[in-house]
Amino acid sequence: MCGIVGHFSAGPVNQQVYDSLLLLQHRGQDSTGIATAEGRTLHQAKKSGQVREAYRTRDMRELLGNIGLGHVRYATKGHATNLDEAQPFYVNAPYGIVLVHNGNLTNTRELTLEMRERDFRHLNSPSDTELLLNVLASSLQDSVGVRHLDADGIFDAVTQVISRIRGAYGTIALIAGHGLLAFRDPMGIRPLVLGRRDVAPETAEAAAGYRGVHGLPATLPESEWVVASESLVLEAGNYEVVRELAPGEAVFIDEAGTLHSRQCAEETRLVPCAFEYVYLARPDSVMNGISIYESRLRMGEKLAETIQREIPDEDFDIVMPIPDSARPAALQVAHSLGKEYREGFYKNRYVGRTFIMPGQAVRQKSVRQKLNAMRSEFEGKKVLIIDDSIVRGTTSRQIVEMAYQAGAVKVSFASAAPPVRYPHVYGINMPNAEELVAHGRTVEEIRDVLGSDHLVYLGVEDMAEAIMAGSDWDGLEMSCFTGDYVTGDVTEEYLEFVAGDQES
Ligand SMILES: O=P(O)(O)OC[C@H]1O[C@H](OP(=O)(O)OP(=O)(O)O)[C@H](O)[C@@H]1O
Ligand SMILES: NC(=O)CC[C@H](N)C(=O)O
Ligand SMILES: [Mg+2]
Repeated sequence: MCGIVGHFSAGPVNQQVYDSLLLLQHRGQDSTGIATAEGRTLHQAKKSGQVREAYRTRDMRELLGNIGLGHVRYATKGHATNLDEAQPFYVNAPYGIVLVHNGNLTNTRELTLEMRERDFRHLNSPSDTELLLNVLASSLQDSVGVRHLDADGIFDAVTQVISRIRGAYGTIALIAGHGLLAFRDPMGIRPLVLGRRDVAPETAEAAAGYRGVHGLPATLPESEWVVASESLVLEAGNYEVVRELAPGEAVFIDEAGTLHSRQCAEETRLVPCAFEYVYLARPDSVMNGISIYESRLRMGEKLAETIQREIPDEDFDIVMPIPDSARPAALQVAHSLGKEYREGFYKNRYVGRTFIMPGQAVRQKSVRQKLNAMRSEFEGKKVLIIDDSIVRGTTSRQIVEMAYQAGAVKVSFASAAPPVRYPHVYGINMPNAEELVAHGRTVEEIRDVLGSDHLVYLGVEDMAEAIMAGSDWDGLEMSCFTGDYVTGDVTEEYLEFVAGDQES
């Protein structure tokens, strides 16, 4: 669930990429990287940690050029702390390519062999993104040969890439001296949205000056373009939404700023990842035509119906969210049940999202650092706590304990998503079923582990209805709740491999 962005600008692009990455920070905190193209020259900076602390003025000054891309990483293949695996990845042939990727490939073992034995390409890390880049480089070399590289040649190569790789991916690449390429997996599991704006008259003169100094074509492009994981990036930069990339679609913006696009997959279906709506994406984004915030309200609405059936009304007086992601659902639960909504957990805004931190020890410690229970909100009260999801149980276990310690007389817990019982292999780092608190346990057994008086989960069908309401999608990717993997290539043997291969 990394965050990715690509910008095509009339003038310098470095600040735009930086600003967009700040807006995507909630999608990855391990490392970050920016690459820019100044004509045929590529510049790159990769850093550990979060955007605001990562880059120095000197880095920004060296990121010259008008086309750029950026990444915030939450590792799902390889190691979170290894800077060599931070994105973007670079290959020098053909042309010079840098690439960023959100998602996870599921045929990395086969591809690694193919790269070694068929394509004679060297891989220097366990990253699936490095693999993806090398498949693209090989395909570009194959499809273009001695021809001049144009949009058609690029799309032929992407067609080949899509037929070779499996899994989930939103991808953006910069091809030196050519332009910006983006494509999305044939099931649209991972998101990617395209935006456009006019070149603002007040920046046109400065942009023209910059182009002169940096050897870029003198003619200003008509449009500036952005491709990003989430629509809030477009809104913040005053871009109009052109469209979400269709599953299997590739778009290419050439150096003159002309947009080209082609459907590059033979068979496509739109089956977006449910976890984006449950937890991952920011509430103010609209993804695949569905507002994240509104989908969370609807999950709250359905959860309220379940709570009404399962928890006696007299067993709770107040409804309380675990900040931040559970707020919309909790708000709606309180509203639907006619109970008071209270905020009893104060959140330390300087601690990041715990779930996407690497390693259980640091996640465990961070819950207490992040959340503090205010005694006045708990003393003598019967509290119904709402979270968007319970995955490893790291948060909920400690929260229940904190609520009792703060004086609550009854603590009930409700999750606005169903029990997470199966590994996620499409870009959320839960590779091992054993670490999931709901794996192999009944709801009653989970309640026992959490130590709450009641425990209620949203049902799978209710979640699907809440997320997909009014959409024209072909389905919903919810394998971690159902064990049904939509790409069809995920076997028991593969899940065993992932559990042993990936650190969580
Ligand atoms: O069962 P667990 O393994 O603890 O995972 C689930 C929790 O992790 C997430 O919160 P996080 O702190 O990452 O981010 P948030 O502030 O957006 O809620 C999510 O919102 C749940 O609270
Ligand atoms: N969360 C993601 O999208 C991860 C992308 C890629 N698989 C990595 O580990 O870097
Ligand atoms: Mg949370």
